[in-house]
Amino acid sequence: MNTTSEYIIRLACANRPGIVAAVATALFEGGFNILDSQQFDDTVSDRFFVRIHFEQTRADADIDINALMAPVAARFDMQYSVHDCRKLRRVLLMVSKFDHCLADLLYRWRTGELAMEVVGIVSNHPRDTYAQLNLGDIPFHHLPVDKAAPNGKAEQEARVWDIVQSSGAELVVLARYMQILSDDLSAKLSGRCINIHHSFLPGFKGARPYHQAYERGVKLIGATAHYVTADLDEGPIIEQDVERISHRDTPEQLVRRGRDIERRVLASAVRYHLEGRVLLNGHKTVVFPE
Ligand SMILES: Nc1nc2c(c(=O)[nH]1)N[C@@H](CN(C=O)c1ccc(C(=O)N[C@@H](CCC(=O)O)C(=O)O)cc1)CN2
Repeated sequence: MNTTSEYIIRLACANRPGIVAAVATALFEGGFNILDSQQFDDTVSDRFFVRIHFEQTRADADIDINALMAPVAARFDMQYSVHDCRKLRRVLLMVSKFDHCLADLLYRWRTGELAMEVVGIVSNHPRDTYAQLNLGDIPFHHLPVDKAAPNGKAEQEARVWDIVQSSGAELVVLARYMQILSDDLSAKLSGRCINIHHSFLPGFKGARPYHQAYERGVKLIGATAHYVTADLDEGPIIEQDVERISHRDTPEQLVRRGRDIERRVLASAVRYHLEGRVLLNGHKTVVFPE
């Protein structure tokens, strides 16, 4: 079949019969072919979620997909988004002192595993902090937070926001960026800022979670990738994983063992977001599998 482009549509609406049929018919009549379709009926919230991957099969297909979808969206009062798979999402990476997640994301990007365009790196630490990394010609922005200045944090965040806007960043990834975003910046980045927290949330929120875990004597440590909200480490969870530890592990060994968990959890969450597999469901997410 001769195809010219592929798209991902994600939609959510109140559940009722006929949603998938209506969308599928609109796509078919518009000259598109469905490659993959996934849906979830949340019987508790009575919300319905759909992810459809489809291709253009006719040269004269109605590629104004929003126009194609408008009557269906109105009929079912649905929120939806369409992504053209040919367009790489623009991603801004943010980091503080620990760069293992940044290094991992850059490797996965350079090897093609993460289909994205890295538009910049922001850090509250200077570039030479990452002397062992190849940052190439990625724009690097050293934005320290002057906590002694009355508006130090606000001024730094204003520069962050300027960079988000000027770079056209569609996704911001906090790759162990260890500054708490203000309510204002969290709101501006709602649904498009992913953080990696180095614990199996909701356990051990906040700072130094491995030391909290050590003091608690847990037998599992983990990492959690979540969307950032004003409420620290309370945002909708995208991905998590854990590893078994023992009484022999010191806090330093937990930090070391945790790095691998953080890397794979964050990379998975970023990929799920880039592939349009994540839909917000209140304070939770729906993550459609590969
Ligand atoms: N609004 C939000 N901002 C951030 C979140 C979030 O969920 N909502 N996640 C954090 C990451 N994080 C844990 O994963 C975290 C980062 C920072 C701190 C903290 O106590 N920071 C201190 C300063 C620490 C320093 O300067 O070294 C602070 O900001 O006062 C706790 C948890 C990223 N931001």
